[in-house]
Amino acid sequence: MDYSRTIDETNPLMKKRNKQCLKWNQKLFKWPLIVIWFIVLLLCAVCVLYIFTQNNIESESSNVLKNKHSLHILSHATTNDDFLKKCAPIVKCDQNAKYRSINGSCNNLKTPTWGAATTPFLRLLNANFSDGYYDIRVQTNGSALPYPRVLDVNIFLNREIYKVDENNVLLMPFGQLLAHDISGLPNDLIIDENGNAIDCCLTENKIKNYTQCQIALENLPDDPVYSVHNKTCSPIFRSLTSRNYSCPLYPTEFINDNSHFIDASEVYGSNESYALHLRAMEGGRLKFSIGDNGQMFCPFLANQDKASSGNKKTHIKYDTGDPTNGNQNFGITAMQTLFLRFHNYIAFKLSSLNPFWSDEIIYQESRRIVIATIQRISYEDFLPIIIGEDFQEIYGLNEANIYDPTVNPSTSIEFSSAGSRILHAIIPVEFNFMNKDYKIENSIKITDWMVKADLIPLGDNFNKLLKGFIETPGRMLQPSYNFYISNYMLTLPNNPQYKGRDLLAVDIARGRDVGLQPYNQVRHFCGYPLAKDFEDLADLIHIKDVIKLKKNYYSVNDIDLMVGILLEKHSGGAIVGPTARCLIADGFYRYKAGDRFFYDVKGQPGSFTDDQLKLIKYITLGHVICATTNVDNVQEDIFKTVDHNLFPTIKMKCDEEFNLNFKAWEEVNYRTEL
Ligand code: HEM
Ligand SMILES: [Ca+2]
Repeated sequence: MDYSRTIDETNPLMKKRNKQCLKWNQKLFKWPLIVIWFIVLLLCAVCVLYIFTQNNIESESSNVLKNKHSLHILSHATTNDDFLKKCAPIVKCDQNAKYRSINGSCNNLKTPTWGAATTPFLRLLNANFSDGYYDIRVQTNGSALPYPRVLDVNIFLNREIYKVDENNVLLMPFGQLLAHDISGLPNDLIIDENGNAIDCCLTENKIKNYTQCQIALENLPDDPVYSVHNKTCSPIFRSLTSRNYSCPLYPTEFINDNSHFIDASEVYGSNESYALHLRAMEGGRLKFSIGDNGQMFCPFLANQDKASSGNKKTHIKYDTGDPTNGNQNFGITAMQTLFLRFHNYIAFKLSSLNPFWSDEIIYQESRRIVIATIQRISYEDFLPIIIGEDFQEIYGLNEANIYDPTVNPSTSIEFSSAGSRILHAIIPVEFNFMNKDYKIENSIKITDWMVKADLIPLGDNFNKLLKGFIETPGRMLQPSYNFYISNYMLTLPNNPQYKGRDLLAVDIARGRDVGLQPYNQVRHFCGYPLAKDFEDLADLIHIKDVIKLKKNYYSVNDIDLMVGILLEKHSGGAIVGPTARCLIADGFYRYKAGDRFFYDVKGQPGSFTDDQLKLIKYITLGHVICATTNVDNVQEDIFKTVDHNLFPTIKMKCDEEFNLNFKAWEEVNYRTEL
């Protein structure tokens, strides 16, 4: 091979090319092109560096967000917008309104009906009805689900754990007040010609096959309690549907009668005219009655309970923001009274500071403070006990000012018809009336005193009841409801105890009524493995209970949500299991991130000033009790029992240390102008 030739031939070519390159390069690097080129390169480098670091920051922050909130769940249901598309009224909003509306509309300015009273519950998962529309779910083999009462008897009843809880009884009535703030699911009653609800269990009614009576509770002949009295059925009704509100939706949806937000609708009502009815229209106050003891109570009502009309003794009932539940039991009635008094206490303070304020301003400002107080107690004192402090933190529920207009604030049907009701397990058998010397003067079974509050305004009972709430250890959350509430709930006056109902059976039936998905689907939705067999449930449920479930249900996919979550083992400092925790955290995230008027939100027309916020953050439920009762001292951890002999100093003395100063609401400028 003649290499020299090759070299010869290529060299000139190369050289020629090099020459061309050089020429081009020489041109390129000639002044001023060199400078321009340099600047372009520099700019590009800066750009690349910028994009690179931005990407890094973004991915970092989204990782932080993702890691922090990886527990958040998103609704899988495909039907949540149906109401908006088909039935939602057109609402005009005043973007600058300082106060939230009574019914919750216009909280979200883009979707003003989000969270408003008389709008449907949100679904996290699609409805589960056997016909896809309204009929009660059946088991996967096509057979009917086990009777709710039978499930209670076979799995839960008679397994009470007698352990003293570190939380006190007060946790329960406060929880119930909150539960009815965010949820109100009315019954689809059938009323007879006398104005009474019919008894779905009567043979004459059974043969009529009323749709509303479909979930009446059947008892078996060997029922340990009811069989003795030959009671074969307990009457309950299906829930009102959107059809009852002239909004036919497919599948059936259910309407929340109360505003979905935590906005004290229990105290103020959920619609404008009812709210007006509750107002005194003077000094910003709510109407009240004065008992024989000179103390303030919610307005007394003449007894309207038809069922007790034959009873010579009339029972006291109160006018409250929640006409359905405000009188349901002693605990909730006491809470109603407490917050009514607190509203009027604040109204008095504010009107003393600003004597020129109108009734309307005092009412709205007092209402704003009461709502903020309830919200603060809910997130700082109540919720950490329920879902655990750590979980609350990593879920992002402790972050301030997190309003996000894309978050739908509506209560989910899974939360209200199962997740929240798990706290029915902390209902104690008795309430204690305790005097200042910590002596229990009287104990009453709550099932004996439902829908009649006669004892509350007598003597010093209200104060003693509150003292009893904070000093008596509560019932530990456990996989059973107390024996009385499981058998004798809501016995009508003049009826024997056994005529009452089983709250757990009602809760199981309610889940079916509203089309909840079974436990396995919901736990999977909450991030836990979908169980293929009953045994797979053993990661969250004790194997002894898994065996019981296997005996009662045909398949692992048939278990009712309420049943599954009650059996889950508790973890991570929570008093509930992981699936209930997930549903509860989701709800409370919605009520915070989805509420434009949430107390710590900044930059909104209704935001508190920094000084006002300081006081709001300071007010505890203890302060509310001190301000409104004669209770002499309260603990800082208001839901914990504190042994007064061992830790006398932990307590705040209501008369000496108690001080709520509303100066941050004083309108100084206005005053000086006068
Ligand atoms: C003495 C205490 C309590 C009693 C007697 C009681 C009783 C009841 C009854 C009878 C219902 C209606 C059941 C139905 O027909 O579906 C109900 C609903 C409900 N309960 Fe309780 N409960 C009590 C405390 C609590 C507590 C402490 C909570 C939670 C913190 C709670 C949460 C709920 C919820 C979320 C509902 C559904 C409300 C609705 O949407 O209307 N309850 N309760
Ligand atoms: Ca509400």
